[in-house]
Amino acid sequence: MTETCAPEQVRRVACVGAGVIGGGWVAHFLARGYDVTAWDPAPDAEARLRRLVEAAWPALEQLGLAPGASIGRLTVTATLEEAVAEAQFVQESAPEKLDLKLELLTKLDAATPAGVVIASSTSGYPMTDMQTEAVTPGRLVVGHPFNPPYLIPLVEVVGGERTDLEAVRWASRFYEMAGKSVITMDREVPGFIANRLQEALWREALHMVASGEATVRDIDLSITEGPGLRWAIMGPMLTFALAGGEGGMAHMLDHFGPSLKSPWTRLEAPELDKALYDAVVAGCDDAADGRTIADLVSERDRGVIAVLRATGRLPGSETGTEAGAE
Ligand SMILES: NC(=O)C1=CN([C@@H]2O[C@H](COP(=O)(O)OP(=O)(O)OC[C@H]3O[C@@H](n4cnc5c(N)ncnc54)[C@H](O)[C@@H]3O)[C@@H](O)[C@H]2O)C=CC1
Ligand SMILES: C[N+](C)(C)CC(=O)CC(=O)[O-]
Repeated sequence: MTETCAPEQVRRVACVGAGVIGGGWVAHFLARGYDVTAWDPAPDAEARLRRLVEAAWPALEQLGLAPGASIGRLTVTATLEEAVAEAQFVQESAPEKLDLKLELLTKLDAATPAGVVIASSTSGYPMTDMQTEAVTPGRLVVGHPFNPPYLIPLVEVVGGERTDLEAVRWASRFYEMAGKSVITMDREVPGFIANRLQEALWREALHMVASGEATVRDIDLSITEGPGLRWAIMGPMLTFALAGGEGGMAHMLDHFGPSLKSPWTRLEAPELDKALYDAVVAGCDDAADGRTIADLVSERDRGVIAVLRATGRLPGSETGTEAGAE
């Protein structure tokens, strides 16, 4: 792959497909000070896009705009070719239909200047399946965002079988420069990482609703008043390391490992063999990055309190209904 510029030098980004996610990307890139061109074939697309960006802007101002950031730096073009003609990075966010993505990425590959990386927002299609018709498939990557892309930092980056490793690295670096938190995957994992985790939860939730075991309200409350509060501070791994008290993840696995086999879940449990046990314990040590269990406990508690306060669930909170205030 011949690169047109370094990730640090990108000034102009093209967003193709400007619905919920494409519009969110436009808002994000504008707030980060880029010039943005956008194209979407829907007749009402420009009006919808401008409404979305205007609505997001106050939050983005609160978070802090990059120097020179302005909605005035958005240009909505009449054609796909115009949108990408001078782009230094392209983000595709068209509907999640494999044939459409394949055709669109092939067209984008033909219209975009040589060497410019093109990323798809797909929620789960492997790039291998979408790059089959492209003339220069090496520059096509997945850059999977979370809704809304202007507030949720995570982007999952992965290439396909015909993607150049350099393009994956370039995209990851570019997203970091654009203020995102990036997970770079070295292989195509079904559903990427975060969506695969979300899907597992979602599938169990649907099982429970379908069988009458829980209401939709129970499902949502079980996360917002339970594990969800901790997950904003620490992921499921370190959160469960704290369930092992001073013994951390090793004690947690000794204590609760056997219950993996309990018939809670509709998904099959993995064998908790020594390799998995050791990988999970070592992974938690690595993720703790020198923080002790006591450090993690106080960090989690501070974080949960901040989230409770920010969401109006503590006496004295600024927003929403105050928990326990009635
Ligand atoms: N909605 C979500 O929560 C998330 C969606 N995604 C992914 O982002 C992509 C877009 O999804 P949404 O924004 O939710 O869909 P959406 O339906 O809100 O927007 C899709 C946009 O694409 C436009 N479009 C239709 N045909 C097109 C074409 N041939 N070329 C370019 N644009 C075209 C439509 O006019 C529409 O404005 C999908 O790949 C989806 O899987 C990724 C993360 C989260
Ligand atoms: C519902 N969804 C699969 C499109 C969600 C995502 O892909 C990511 C998100 O925003 O949760």
